[in-house]
Amino acid sequence: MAVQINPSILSADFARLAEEAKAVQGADALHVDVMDNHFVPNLTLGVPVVESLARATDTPLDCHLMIEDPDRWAPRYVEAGASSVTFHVEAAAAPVRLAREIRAKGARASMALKPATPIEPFEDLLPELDMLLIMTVEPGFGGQAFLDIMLPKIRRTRELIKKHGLQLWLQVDGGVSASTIEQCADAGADVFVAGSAVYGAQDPAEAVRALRTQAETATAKASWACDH
Ligand SMILES: O=C(CO)[C@H](O)[C@H](O)COP(=O)(O)O
Repeated sequence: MAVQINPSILSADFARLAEEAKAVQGADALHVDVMDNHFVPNLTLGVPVVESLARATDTPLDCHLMIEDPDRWAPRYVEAGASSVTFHVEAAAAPVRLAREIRAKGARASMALKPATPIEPFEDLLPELDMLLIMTVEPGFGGQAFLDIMLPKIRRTRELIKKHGLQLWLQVDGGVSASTIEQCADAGADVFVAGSAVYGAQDPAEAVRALRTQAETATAKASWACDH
């Protein structure tokens, strides 16, 4: 099973984003945290910065919209050059319509769940998605401690993906590091967002390689991946 490591630029130097993107060559995608100070109590960047980043790097952009009214804004991030766009189900007015619009515009459609949002009410939506993001911290800030109470939700989501025979990536975001990535992989995650664990490292590209090795080793031993 292939795993993906997506460094979060929330922990990068925003004045040097193009260089910071190059510093993690070998990463599968750059995770771009868009925050509006309404859905979360923090403010980061918007469409113009994503457009510039898309011109500055060949690494795919994985845009995570922590914003209100994603129904209006998510399509703009596809046009800006994102390869995947994640909206929060707690903020979306019409998640199925939005996922279809993101796909129709040519990007991967992804839906995120905050820690207190269960997966079960959204089981029927899974075929509409290319990726599901389970937040393993409360969204808003990098550098928070991993919430290990999310591990059962990751396991249950992986079971639902298997039950429906879906090719759906399962992403985890928040507190993912050398200490926690193996638990996430064992529970069923296959896309790992890491901010401080990558950009806080002496050598960010080496941190990506090390996280990938850990995730691959844990996945190879995981019961959920055995029949792949
Ligand atoms: O979405 C996020 C916060 O809302 C960030 O992507 C996430 O927190 C990454 O940072 P770290 O790996 O340092 O926890």
